[in-house]
Amino acid sequence: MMMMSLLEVVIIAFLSFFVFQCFFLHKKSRESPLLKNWPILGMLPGLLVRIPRIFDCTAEVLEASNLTFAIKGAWLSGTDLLLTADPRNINHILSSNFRNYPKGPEFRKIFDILGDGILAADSELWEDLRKSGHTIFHHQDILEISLSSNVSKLKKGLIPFLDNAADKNIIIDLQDVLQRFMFDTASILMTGYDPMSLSVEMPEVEFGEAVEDGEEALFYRNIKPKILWKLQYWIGIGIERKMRATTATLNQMLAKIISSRREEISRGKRETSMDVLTYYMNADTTKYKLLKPKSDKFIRDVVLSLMVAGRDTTSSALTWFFWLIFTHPQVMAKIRHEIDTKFDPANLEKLVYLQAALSESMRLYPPIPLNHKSPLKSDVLPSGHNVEANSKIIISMYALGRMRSVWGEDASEYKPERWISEDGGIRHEPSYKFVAFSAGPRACLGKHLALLQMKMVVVDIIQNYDLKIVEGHTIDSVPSIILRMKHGLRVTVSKKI
Ligand code: HEM
Repeated sequence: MMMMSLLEVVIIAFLSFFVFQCFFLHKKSRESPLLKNWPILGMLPGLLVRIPRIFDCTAEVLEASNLTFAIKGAWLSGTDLLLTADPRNINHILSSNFRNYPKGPEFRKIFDILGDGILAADSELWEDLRKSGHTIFHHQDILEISLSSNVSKLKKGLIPFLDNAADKNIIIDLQDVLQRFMFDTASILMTGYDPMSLSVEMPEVEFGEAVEDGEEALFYRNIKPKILWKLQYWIGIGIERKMRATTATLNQMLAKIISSRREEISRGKRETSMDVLTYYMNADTTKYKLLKPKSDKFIRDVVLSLMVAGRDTTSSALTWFFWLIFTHPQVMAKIRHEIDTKFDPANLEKLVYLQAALSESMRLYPPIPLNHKSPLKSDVLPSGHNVEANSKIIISMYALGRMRSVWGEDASEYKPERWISEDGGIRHEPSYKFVAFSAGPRACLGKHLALLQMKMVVVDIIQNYDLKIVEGHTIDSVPSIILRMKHGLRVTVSKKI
């Protein structure tokens, strides 16, 4: 007990020292986008001061430092990292020298909640997960489940919800609505189970809240000394307390789903229908030697990674997209015109301007703003920076989309036209210049499904409703590993006549 209180006193003293430094430095740090390196504390004080607008600050720092910047963490804290938005480095790390740049053991420690899932795995395990994931995301059953769950969730979930909001003149949080939509459809695809979180009653969504808290805690782990966040987790204080609750909630929920599926399989009830859970429970271990279909813990890890990969990214992309088109009426008008004149439910590819508007939105607001890598062997990046083995490199996708040297002087403007080629088709940018879906052998496996789903939702909403942002609503992002709006996206709904 005495030991515990002493630890708490040490942590509070440590944090008070940081806060004092932050206040002391506040004025100074606003004067320069570059972070000052202080004795002992390194650049941590400057980073903490910038937390409320951390993504924009990293973009400013990178623009001012020729696209790559070395961040010094506190002394002996193990939080030094190299931040880059240089397309040459990105191509080197994600594609041409991919083998030398795994996520690394540090990433696995920080993202321990993901266990052996694809988002955190490396080497042979990642290869087995990737190959099996590739097979499943191209499996006809999965494509059909994805399509039918979207159609039915639009018809039975989103439309009745928006109709009700329009009839009763209720202000809604569109971000929350989209997260619920994606949670339900991702859950059907991954587990075959519909949690029905998107309904007029708006039930509490334990999974959603748990994941969002967890994603925020994971962001802070990247800049805190490991010993500090581990201690916080162990004692159960601060944001790590939420992380403990997140872990418990997710473990409990997934354990329930897994055990009931095992029971169904043992009673011979699940032979024909296919979802991701069933696929992995029957995985062919002669082909994928490192998969463990009999282990509940392994199945939990696989499913959790895929749920997180599918739910949060797509809802984030759509939320920022809607905000941008609501605030750019000329873009909205062009999308409406295209839908009115060219819409063909069997061929969403024809909606070129909509595709351009979505890409442009993910250029400025990539749902996954940062990507973590760690070299196996020391290397020199094309920018000339040396990187040590096991050091930490963060690719800032958020900053990359805003760099004037990459996208031109109008980089900060929302202009879907930049994605339209002279012949009226989509202009394809090199994958290391537009990395919202990452690039190289580890690029997103769900890109095609995500784009299809986003287009279906956008078309349904735009064809049937007029949504308006509530006056005075402020837009800020949450410091998190997923780009989310801090206050949601509050809108009013009216039916289109
Ligand atoms: C707009 C929506 C989406 C965006 C912007 C997006 C973006 C990304 C990014 C940046 C990565 C690389 C992450 C990293 O290396 O840490 C990734 C990986 C991945 N994504 Fe997506 N994603 C989206 C939707 C989806 C969906 C709907 C699914 C599945 C249903 C999915 C499945 C995956 C998987 C399995 C990986 C891991 C690939 C690997 O490590 O080999 N994604 N995604």
